[in-house]
Amino acid sequence: MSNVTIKHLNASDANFSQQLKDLLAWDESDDLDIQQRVLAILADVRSNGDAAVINYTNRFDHRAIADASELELPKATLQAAWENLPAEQAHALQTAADRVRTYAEHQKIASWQYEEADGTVLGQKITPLDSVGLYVPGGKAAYPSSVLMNAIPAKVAGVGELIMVVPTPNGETNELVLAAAYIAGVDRAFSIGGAQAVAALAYGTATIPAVAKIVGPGNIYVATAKKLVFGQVGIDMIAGPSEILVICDGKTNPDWIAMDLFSQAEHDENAQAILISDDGDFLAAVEQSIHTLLPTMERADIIRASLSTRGALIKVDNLDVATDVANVIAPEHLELSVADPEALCAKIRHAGAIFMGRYTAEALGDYCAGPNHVLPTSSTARFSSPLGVYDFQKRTSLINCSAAGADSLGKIASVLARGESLTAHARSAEYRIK
Ligand SMILES: NC(=O)c1ccc[n+]([C@@H]2O[C@H](COP(=O)([O-])OP(=O)(O)OC[C@H]3O[C@@H](n4cnc5c(N)ncnc54)[C@H](O)[C@@H]3O)[C@@H](O)[C@H]2O)c1
Ligand SMILES: N[C@H](CO)Cc1c[nH]c[nH+]1
Ligand SMILES: [Zn+2]
Repeated sequence: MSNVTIKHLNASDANFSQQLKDLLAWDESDDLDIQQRVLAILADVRSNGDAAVINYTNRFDHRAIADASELELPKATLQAAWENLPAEQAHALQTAADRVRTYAEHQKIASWQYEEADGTVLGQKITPLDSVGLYVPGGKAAYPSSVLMNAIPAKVAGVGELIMVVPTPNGETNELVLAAAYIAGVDRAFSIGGAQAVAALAYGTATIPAVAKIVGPGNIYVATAKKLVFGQVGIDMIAGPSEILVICDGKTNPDWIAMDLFSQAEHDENAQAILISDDGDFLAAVEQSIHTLLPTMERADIIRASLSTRGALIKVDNLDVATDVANVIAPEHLELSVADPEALCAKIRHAGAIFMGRYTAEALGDYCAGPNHVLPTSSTARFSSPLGVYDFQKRTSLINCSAAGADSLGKIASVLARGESLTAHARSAEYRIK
């Protein structure tokens, strides 16, 4: 027996909206104690540079670093990790990297301009970021796929220098992470983590260069540090626990759907896996599959906790209602496991990524389909998008007025500037009126 109890909801119930709200509620509760500790680490690294980084690294990652030169993982180490990888892993990593790169190439935004009748030219110039810091978690688990998903779009954008940081507790490196960094084009790598690594990337030390933007997931210390250094540097997002929402018409193998729910639940006790169907018998069949399959899972305890506290099986009268519910949830991952996924997709407005049809397991997107697996969580898909090349490019406006353009625009600007009582603005524009 699997000992998992999963909530049953019905979208026709009078209090369904409130039940759904309660199900989605995610209290990240800003822990003031952690915030104080992170603030102290940031201040220490800002003032004392490498010495502070070494001190925290020795303390939290159980290292015995004596000199800052030991913090860098030389390029040759990354290359050796790649060259010594077993052939099957090397093939899988390279194939995934190639597919992520091909997809990213399609996302590149280009400069543009247009000319008005009087010869004035207006445009937008695109520039890649000079430097980016990539945080790769290394505490409890290693995610080589996240190295590819963060590093490749940055390099496709043309980022000048990509600096990776990854903690190596007890000095143990993860060879797949280092190999992924090598093939993704990471320029320099340092074996540091936590808030001290974020501080080093934000402020710079004698050894670790300051960057313009920090991307990548991490634990509460990393996420808090990223929030606190925002403004000094850019950041990508603060990712919450993984989520999956499956809409199924009842015709997919229930074992497949149960495993799709498990695939995100196994990330974290706080991950959220939800199934919606218009077929009550199918919901019962998936629940039975959950009970049967859970004891076979390596991470059964995490999956059980996630499904019991944040999972749900939702019955709807028809699939149109399912899309309405999906738009409220705005999930990180949405599987449309139905006969006509295009028809349902047209009705979806908010989701990080949509996996269409019975054969498109969300797990393929996590590793190798091509689109990025760094996606908006906690309903933030209402206003934000997957990580992409555009996150590593910035836009600058271009304005090149002809004499005739300066004449006509000058008159407009003069009126508006005087309306704001900004005389210097008005006169600067007026000088150029014929
Ligand atoms: N959304 C995604 O795409 C995605 C992908 C991969 C990982 N993740 C998440 O990233 C997180 C990784 O966390 P992790 O802990 O395994 O690795 P991590 O690298 O984020 O954190 C390890 C570091 O935390 C710091 N730390 C630990 N205890 C501390 C303390 N008491 N005080 C100050 N600092 C301390 C140390 O410096 C250590 O190096 C997980 O929550 C995981 O779910 C998310
Ligand atoms: N599903 C995660 C993002 O929510 C990404 C990931 C990495 N490895 C496996 N999955
Ligand atoms: Zn995943």
